[in-house]
Amino acid sequence: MKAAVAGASGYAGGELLRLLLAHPGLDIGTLTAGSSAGGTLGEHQPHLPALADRVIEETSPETLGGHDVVFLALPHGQSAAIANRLGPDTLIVDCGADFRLDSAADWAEFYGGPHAGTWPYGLPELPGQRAVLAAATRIAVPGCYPTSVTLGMFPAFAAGLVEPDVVVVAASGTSGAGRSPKASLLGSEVMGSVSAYGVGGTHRHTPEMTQNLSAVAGRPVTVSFTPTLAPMSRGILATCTAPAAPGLTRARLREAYQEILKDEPFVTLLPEGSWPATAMTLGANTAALQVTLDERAGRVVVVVAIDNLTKGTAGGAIQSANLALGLPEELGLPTTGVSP
Ligand SMILES: NC(=O)C1=CN([C@@H]2O[C@H](COP(=O)(O)OP(=O)(O)OC[C@H]3O[C@@H](n4cnc5c(N)ncnc54)[C@H](OP(=O)(O)O)[C@@H]3O)[C@@H](O)[C@H]2O)C=CC1
Ligand SMILES: CC(=O)N[C@@H](CCC(=O)OP(=O)(O)O)C(=O)O
Repeated sequence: MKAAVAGASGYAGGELLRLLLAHPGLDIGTLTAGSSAGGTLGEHQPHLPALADRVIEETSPETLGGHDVVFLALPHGQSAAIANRLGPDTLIVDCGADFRLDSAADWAEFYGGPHAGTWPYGLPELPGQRAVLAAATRIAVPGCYPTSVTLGMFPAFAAGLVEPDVVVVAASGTSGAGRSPKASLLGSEVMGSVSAYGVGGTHRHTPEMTQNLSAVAGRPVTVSFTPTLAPMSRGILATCTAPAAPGLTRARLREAYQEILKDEPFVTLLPEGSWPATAMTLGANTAALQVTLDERAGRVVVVVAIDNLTKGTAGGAIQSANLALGLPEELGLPTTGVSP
């Protein structure tokens, strides 16, 4: 089967191509971008020598047509125009935010402008979602922070072990912000410092986390989310807490997480006493997770590490695409990290 990548010169596009090069069921077809069109991929992704001579084309329904799957790794707001002109025979997997949210009001509040719609949500680990994705021709890949937080907290809600009041503080590497230069991402601003941003319920991933956890809980869940920027290129470490249900014990909590996650190929509940670190997941389509009960505070504490570009974007996108294309879910996806 043949896969096209739009946004091939960007960070998410580069990670898609790194993974697709090792995917035995998908051949790499057309590569497209914006102002980079006409150049070669080697000018933008020198870590992918196997594709160095490939010419980047313009992003259009014409250049992207004729593929079994099209991965869109474009800025927000660009996907609908392409998707509307590609037929249902082409699977479209959108790494952007355009089709993630159910609520048009949330879209307007956090992104602005008209809501393009809602596509099947590309997080196979959510209850019932594998069947949805197996039948999908359009997939909305989750945001990187929502991937980490949802994977960490959904078991607690599925098992009814927490109250619907989640607090999250998460650190991200700078690649989460994409490749285009921004003043806040200058090396001199980022190196040697961790800084908070998007504080006070203003980050656009907040409604996505709320949407996911409310669906699992079957009632409204609030999420107070504080992202921070860490001086590293990749990785997210999310610390999530919520009030424990009355009478919850540490043993019951661990047992529930073990039971719910036992068959997940990409989510690892670490051995007791071991805590996630972003390095464990670098370049891998994995989430490393640990859970405990803070008995004095009466709160469940979950820590999750992912690579924002792998499980948080490109790996997650390919995992969902595998399901929709009728391929084995794990095909072509690495589970080994890089250490040190
Ligand atoms: N980075 C991350 O961790 C995550 C990113 N995502 C999503 O993935 C998408 C891409 O993000 P990321 O790779 O980080 O961003 P980058 O800024 O690194 O890359 C953006 C890509 O889009 C292309 N592009 C920009 N404008 C246009 C245009 N008008 N027409 C066609 N192509 C265009 C760029 O091409 P050119 O170089 O020619 O300008 C480039 O290839 C975004 O929607 C983002 O939200 C999702 C989850 C996590
Ligand atoms: C460090 C950093 O800036 N991270 C990005 C998250 C990027 C991402 O996952 O997201 P989207 O696909 O939703 O753009 C941010 O906070 O906006």
